[in-house]
Amino acid sequence: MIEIDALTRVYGTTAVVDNVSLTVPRGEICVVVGTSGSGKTTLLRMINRLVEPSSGSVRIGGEDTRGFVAYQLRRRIGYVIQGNGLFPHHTVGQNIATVPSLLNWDKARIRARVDELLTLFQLDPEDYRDRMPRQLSGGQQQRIGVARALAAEPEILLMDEPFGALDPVIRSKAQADLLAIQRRFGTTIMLVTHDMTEAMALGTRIAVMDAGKLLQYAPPAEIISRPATVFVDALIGSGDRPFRMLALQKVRDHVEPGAAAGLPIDEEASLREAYAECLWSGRDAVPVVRDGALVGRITLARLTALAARPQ
Ligand SMILES: Nc1ncnc2c1ncn2[C@@H]1O[C@H](COP(=O)(O)OP(=O)(O)OP(=O)(O)O)[C@@H](O)[C@H]1O
Repeated sequence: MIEIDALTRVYGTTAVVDNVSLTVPRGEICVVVGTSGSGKTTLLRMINRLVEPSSGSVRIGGEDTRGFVAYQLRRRIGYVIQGNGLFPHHTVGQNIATVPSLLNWDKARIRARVDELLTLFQLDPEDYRDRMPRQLSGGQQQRIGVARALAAEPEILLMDEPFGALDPVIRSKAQADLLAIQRRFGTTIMLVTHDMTEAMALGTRIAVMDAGKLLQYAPPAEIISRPATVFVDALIGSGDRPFRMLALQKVRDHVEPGAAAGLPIDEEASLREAYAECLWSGRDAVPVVRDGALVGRITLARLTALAARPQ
C-alpha cells in the first residue's frame, strides 16, 4: 500500500506538486494522467525519494519513507522509466541482477531469479541471458527494464511512461504482460502515462493531475461517467466516452443464451471489440465462444445499452 499525505514540492515560488493526498491499496494499479508539466513525474519520484518533498509524507506498508535507508528504498520500490535505462555495457542477466547484487544475494539465488524473470517475460534464458542490450529489440529491452525493476520482488513498482516508445502492437503485449505479472506477484503499481486508453486498460484507479493539483482519483468507470471537472471531461474526450465504457468490460460477463450467425468472438474479448465486430460485419448479434466451444451470443442491442451513461 502507498499512502501519500499532503505531498508538496516547490521549485522557486511554484508548487509543481501541490498538497496531493491519495492511497493506493495493496495490489492495485494507480495510473497518473494529466497534461505535460502537471507534476506527474515529480509526484512519482517523491515516492522513491529521487525528489525530496518540500512537505507532506509518503508511507509504504504503513512506514514513513523518511525512515528508509537507501537499500530499503531499492529493495522495496522498483522503478521503470521510458527508454528502459538499461546499462549498455552489462549483459541482460547483469542488468536484471543489479539490485539483487547490491543486496548481496548469493550467486545461485541471483541466477535462479534472472532465469525465472526471463522465462516469465517469454525470453529463453539460454538465448537472452548473455546478450547485450543493443542485441535486443526495443520491446525486449523494455521487458528487461521491467524485469530488472522486479528482480528483488519489490512491493511497489513505479513506472514513468514505461511503454511510451513502443509501437501499438508491442505496447498492448507489454501491457498484458504487466497485468499478468502484477496479478502473479500482487505488486502495487503507480504508473504515469499520457495515453488515456492505456490508463483505462491498466488502472484500477486513475489519478488526474493538472498544474500540480490532484483533480480526481477514482476507478475508470467513475472517471468516465462522473468527471469531477471540465478538464477531466476534456481529457477523456467526450466523443470517446461510450467506447471507453465498453472497453472496460469483458464479453464473458454479458453473454446471453441463443444463437447467432457468422464468425464467433472469444468471451475474453472486450465489449468494445464485440461492438466493433457487430458494426463491421453488419450483424445484430455475434456468437460467443469459450476455449473454442459455443457458450451463447452477445447482441448489438445489449452492447448499445451498456455503452450508455450509467444511471
Ligand atoms: N528540478 C527542477 N527544477 C525546477 N523545476 C522543475 C524541476 N523538475 C521539474 N520541474 C518543473 O515542475 C513541473 C512539473 O514537472 P514534471 O516533470 O513533474 O511534470 P510531468 O507532468 O511529469 O510532465 P511530462 O508529462 O511533460 O513529463 C514542470 O513545470 C517542470 O518544469
